[in-house]
Amino acid sequence: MNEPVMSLKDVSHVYVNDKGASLALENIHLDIAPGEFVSLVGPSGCGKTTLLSLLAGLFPPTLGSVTVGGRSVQGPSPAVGYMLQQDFLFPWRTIRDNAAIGLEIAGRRNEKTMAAVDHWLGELGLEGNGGRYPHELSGGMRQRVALARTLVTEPDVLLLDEPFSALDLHIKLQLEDLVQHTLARLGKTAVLVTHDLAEAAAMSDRVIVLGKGPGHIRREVSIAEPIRQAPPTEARRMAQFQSVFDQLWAEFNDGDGKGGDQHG
Ligand SMILES: Nc1ncnc2c1ncn2[C@@H]1O[C@H](COP(=O)(O)OP(=O)(O)OP(=O)(O)O)[C@@H](O)[C@H]1O
Repeated sequence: MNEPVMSLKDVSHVYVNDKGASLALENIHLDIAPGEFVSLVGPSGCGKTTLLSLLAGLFPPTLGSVTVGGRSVQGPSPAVGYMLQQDFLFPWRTIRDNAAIGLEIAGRRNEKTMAAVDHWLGELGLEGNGGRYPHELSGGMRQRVALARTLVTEPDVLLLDEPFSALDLHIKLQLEDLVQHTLARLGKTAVLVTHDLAEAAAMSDRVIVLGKGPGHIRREVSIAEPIRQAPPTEARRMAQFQSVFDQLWAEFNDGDGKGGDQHG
């Protein structure tokens, strides 16, 4: 593998609260190569969001090291962009001003970067919508605004935490294609957390199956070239796709027997 863009070494994480301590992740080793699209799947509570939060620098791991771009993660960084299940658009701001929020927070809103906002709104099929307000847009359009908001800040890596899960199937599939195509074109590295095994198989270069009790890596499944190269909607129709899905499904439901709450 090339020098990894993201790396977790010997990572364990313990949450401590008034009810005591619980081990959420244990001894995680994971290297993610430049331009790679990796999905994390696993049963509820296996630590997917915790792992993403560590990469995002929301808190440090209890043990081990987390690096992004070769540097130890010390907190949230502009090099890391997010796309979440909720779009978090401000209802009182226009679409254009919503898409500019990341730039404003970074103190980078100016004529040139606003041209980038307009560029990305156009690229993501939102041309002519910049003056509208979030309540006037569909869920899929709002998620495209959220993606534009992320891309204009030019992050090196993107963390995607179930960004499609609240959408209708048709819109979800369209957005999967758009996100995968856009990130591949830009050569961005991405980590997707999803409950949908088919989504993980269709979008990724590699799928990491986590198990719980405590959270650990059970299996890594590399996705074969033809599926990786195809847009997710086409990948889902390929003959080889079913066997990848079956492999993930079996891993999810067998092994330590602690999966089984999967709906994908
Ligand atoms: N702030 C917290 N304090 C204490 N325990 C926590 C906290 N956040 C998560 N946990 C626990 O850590 C474990 C991993 O949680 P996490 O949210 O990372 O799992 P997940 O795989 O993302 O779950 P889901 O698929 O349901 O979103 C769970 O047992 C959860 O209850």
